Amino acid sequence: MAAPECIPAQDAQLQLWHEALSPAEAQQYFQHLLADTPWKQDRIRMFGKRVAIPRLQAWYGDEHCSYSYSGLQLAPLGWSPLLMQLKTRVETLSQQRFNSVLLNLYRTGKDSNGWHSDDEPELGDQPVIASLSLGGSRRFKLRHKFDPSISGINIQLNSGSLLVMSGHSQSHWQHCLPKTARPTEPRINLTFRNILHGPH
Ligand SMILES: O=C(O)CCC(=O)C(=O)O
Ligand SMILES: [Fe+2]
Repeated sequence: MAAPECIPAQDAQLQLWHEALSPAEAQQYFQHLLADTPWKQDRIRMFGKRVAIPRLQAWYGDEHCSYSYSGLQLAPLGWSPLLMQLKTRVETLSQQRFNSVLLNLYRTGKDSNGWHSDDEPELGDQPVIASLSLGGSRRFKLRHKFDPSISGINIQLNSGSLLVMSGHSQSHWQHCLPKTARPTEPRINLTFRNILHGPH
């Protein structure tokens, strides 16, 4: 099993497996997930208005894992055998356990994910987020929240790659997936998360 590339980032730990899945495996998983997922375009509250987010999503997890996200309360769908396979692969590589996963579908280069941190209280203090990419390749960006002298980071996330963000990567950094004007294949991203229970 290949070791990950460690991407240097102050206050954050970023590990990148370039081929967590082979290109052929990644393509197969992509096709199945694209066809079999009940994709929804959620709406969030922004500046008092309800706006549709620029991508489709689905939330899966253990029964008790409901998840709040920008004012949305999402009840989880139950794990499919295919998602369990992916979860096991990601857990083996990262040596971490996860109980939920958020799927994002970026249909074209116009779909995107704005600057944010995955720092909801139910994820705990220093959450580990494991991000698996399938389909079209897209650029992922990170920026430090407090120190403008620290350079931003750009990572090209190819099909089959796995990026694990840990340490202070959510408390000290934000990330986004910008729109692109280049011709772009549809992309599915899965962020595996561990929701904690009880008082946070
Ligand atoms: O699509 C990506 O690579 C990022 C997804 C993400 O940041 C999220 O779902 O929180
Ligand atoms: Fe995120």
